[in-house]
Amino acid sequence: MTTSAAPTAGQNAQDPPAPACTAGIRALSISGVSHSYGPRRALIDINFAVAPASFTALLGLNGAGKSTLFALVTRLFGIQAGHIGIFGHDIGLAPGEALRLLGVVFQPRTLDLDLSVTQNLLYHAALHGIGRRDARSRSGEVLTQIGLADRAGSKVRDLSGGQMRRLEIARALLHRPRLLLLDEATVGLDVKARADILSHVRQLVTEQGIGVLWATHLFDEITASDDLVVLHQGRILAQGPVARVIAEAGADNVNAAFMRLTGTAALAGSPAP
Ligand SMILES: Nc1ncnc2c1ncn2[C@@H]1O[C@H](COP(=O)(O)OP(=O)(O)OP(=O)(O)O)[C@@H](O)[C@H]1O
Repeated sequence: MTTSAAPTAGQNAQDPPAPACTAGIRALSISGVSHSYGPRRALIDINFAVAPASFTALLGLNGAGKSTLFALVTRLFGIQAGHIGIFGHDIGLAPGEALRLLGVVFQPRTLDLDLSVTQNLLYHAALHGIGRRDARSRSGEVLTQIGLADRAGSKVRDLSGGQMRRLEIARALLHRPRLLLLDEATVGLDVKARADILSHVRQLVTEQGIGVLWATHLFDEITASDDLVVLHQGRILAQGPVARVIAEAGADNVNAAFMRLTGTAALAGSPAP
């Protein structure tokens, strides 16, 4: 399916169309997805959606199945059961259209430490077939969006852990995706770096209209206005606006709701609203 939406603020005519404008289309839709590693069932009948211009937290302990889900959405793994759509494009049937609208930050870092910030971005842009001049202007643009413009010429090796993560987010934005997936993007970072990253990512939602799926195991990364999906041992235990998930669990914060739903002890991170 294609759309011919006019470019919105911050977009150029050659950018991917902004299907967010198309009523009812989800940035990401997961329907009936299951996945097994041999006899081990990692995901069991997963169903949820991420709306355009929304922040959805995918909350789960280690081993819940978050990375497996990301591997399916990005087509690292083939889909065994179910369907995944990105702005209405089925990733099995129209992978090119779907992946063009998707940006991803995986858990392991994949930057070239010996290149500069800009060189890393230019290299990645070339892989996406973005011309040199366009790549330079886009690099400046994404570095500004993510608060790294002053480090454009620095060697990546000289950046802090939080700055490296922000560079990875900038890199994921180079081809101007409309949906961004981040897998435990703040792991190993201090409180300030985590807050910086979250604040930049939330700005992408409110200012650029990007739909975000944020996988985490930390309650304090979730705010009252987010959508929440609670994933536990491969199953979704609850989903919806944070306030509704908390209320339906008969709890008064995300931490307590998670413990009630899963019967587990507290996770790292401080209580969310
Ligand atoms: N390659 C694999 N082979 C066999 N089992 C796997 C493989 N990868 C993941 N699993 C299992 O699938 C389940 C889900 O793992 P997954 O990595 O998706 O969870 P996660 O929520 O991302 O956790 P983490 O943050 O620790 O990666 C776990 O039980 C895990 O042991």
